[in-house]
Amino acid sequence: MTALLEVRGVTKHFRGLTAVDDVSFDVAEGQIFAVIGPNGAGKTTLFNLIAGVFAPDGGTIAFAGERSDGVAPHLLCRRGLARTFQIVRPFPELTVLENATIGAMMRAPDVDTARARAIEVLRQLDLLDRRDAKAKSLTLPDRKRLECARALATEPRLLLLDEVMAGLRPTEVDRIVAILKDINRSGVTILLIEHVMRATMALADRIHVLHHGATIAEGTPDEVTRHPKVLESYLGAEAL
Ligand SMILES: Nc1ncnc2c1ncn2[C@@H]1O[C@H](COP(=O)(O)OP(=O)(O)OP(=O)(O)O)[C@@H](O)[C@H]1O
Repeated sequence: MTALLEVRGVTKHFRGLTAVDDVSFDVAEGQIFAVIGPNGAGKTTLFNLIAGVFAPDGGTIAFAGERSDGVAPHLLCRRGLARTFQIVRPFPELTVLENATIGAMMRAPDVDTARARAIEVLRQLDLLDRRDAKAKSLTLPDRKRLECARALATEPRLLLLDEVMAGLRPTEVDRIVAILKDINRSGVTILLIEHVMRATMALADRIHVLHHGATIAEGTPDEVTRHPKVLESYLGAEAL
């Protein structure tokens, strides 16, 4: 069976620096797959390569069986690949519902259908009671969930999440973990880039570990946390 996302030997250089170095992995349909690594490991660059922000210098990426590297983000979104942004950026002057409706407009045939879809995802993200609040008035945890709602409103097959737990308190992390599990159960495959190890362990079926742009391990959360290279170069025994 082909994977929903196939990353093959992907490399990206910035001048003299190799930010992503010959990285390969498969994300199967229905999985929650995480990419982790310390600061500067190349996670965001890899994410941007998958989301179509940059084209790789080497290697290929395929989404749903079709080449997707170098394809513009809005076209990938139409094909069913949606992303969040590490720096949360909803339209500040618009309401929560308007922001989510704009996401839904990517797929929906008309505004009424888009609004209905937006209400559905706001309920899923536990944001319906904030529907009339301006995005700029939201707290960070609410803004992070709005960012997920906007991506989810496009009805993706694959949801790419860029550090959605960053800066959140443990109780808020637990809340978003439960929500993401629900979203996954409803049939959405999830690829997340994360720093917050505890959340990643609780969520991911498989974890891919980067260090200095290259792969050092891949496996189940259990396998990865016991991997000698991961212990040595990234986590440190106390982080487990
Ligand atoms: N646009 C760019 N131009 C030049 N160098 C870049 C650019 N983007 C990233 N880099 C460099 O590439 C390397 C990988 O960066 P990247 O942001 O992908 O890592 P990361 O794992 O996401 O880090 P963090 O956890 O801090 O977000 C770093 O050394 C970074 O300085």
